[in-house]
Amino acid sequence: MPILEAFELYRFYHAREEETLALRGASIQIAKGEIVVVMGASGSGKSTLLACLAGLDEPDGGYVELVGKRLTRRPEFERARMRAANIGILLQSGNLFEYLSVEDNIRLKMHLARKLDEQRVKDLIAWVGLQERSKARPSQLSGGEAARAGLAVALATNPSLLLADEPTGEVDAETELKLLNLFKARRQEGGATLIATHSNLLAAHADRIIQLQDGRVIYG
Ligand SMILES: Nc1ncnc2c1ncn2[C@@H]1O[C@H](COP(=O)(O)OP(=O)(O)OP(=O)(O)O)[C@@H](O)[C@H]1O
Repeated sequence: MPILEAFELYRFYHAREEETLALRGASIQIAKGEIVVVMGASGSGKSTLLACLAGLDEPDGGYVELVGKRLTRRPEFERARMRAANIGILLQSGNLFEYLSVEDNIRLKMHLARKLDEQRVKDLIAWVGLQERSKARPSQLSGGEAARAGLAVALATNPSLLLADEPTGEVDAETELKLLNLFKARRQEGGATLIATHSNLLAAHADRIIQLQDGRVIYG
C-alpha cells in the first residue's frame, strides 16, 4: 500500500477577475522508503500540490489518501490529526519558533503530538549534527544549521512521510549535500520523502522524479 496517493487533484484560485488553475488533474503515489522529487518551472503547481498532499489546503477536485485513509474533505481538525500522526513538513525557511531553542522546538513538536521522548530529542540533534548548537535560538544559527534544525523538528514525531518544499533553496552547497545524506539515511529506515525542488543534486539522487507542468504530471 502506498503511504500517500493523490487522485486527479484540481485546484483553482480566484483572484479578482482572474482564475488560475494551479493543479489540473495531478495524480501521484509515494511508497515506503522512497525519495521522490517533484520538479517543474516556477508556478507549475509544486507548492500547491504539497499543500494539498499535507491536507493544509483542500483540492477543488480529486482526493488524497494517507496510509490508505482519505484525507481530503474532512474537517480541519481531523486533517490536522492525520497530518500530525503521519507527516513531517519542511519548508525553505520558517520551520522554527524564534523564541525557543533548537531542542525546545523539537520538544514542542513532540509535546503537541503527545510523543515527548527525551532520548529521541538527543538522537535527532546528534543525527543532524547540532550537538553544540542545541541551546541556541534560531536567530543565532547559520542558514545551514537552521535548515538542519528544521529537519530535526519536521522528523520529531518520526513521521512515515516527509514533505519538503524547496528545502535547499536558501542553503549553501555543503548544507545541500548534508540534507541529501540525511534524506538518504531516512530512506534506509523506510521513511518516505517527497521533495519539491529545483535542485539538480537532489533530483540526481532521487528514486523517482515527477515533472509538473501547468498543474499536470507530465512525467513520472
Ligand atoms: N493563494 C493563491 N492565490 C492565487 N493564485 C495562487 C495562490 N497560490 C498559488 N497561486 C498560483 O497558482 C500557480 C501555482 O503556484 P505554486 O506556488 O503551486 O507553484 P510552484 O511550482 O510551487 O512555484 P515556485 O517554484 O515559484 O514556488 C501559480 O500560477 C500561482 O501564481
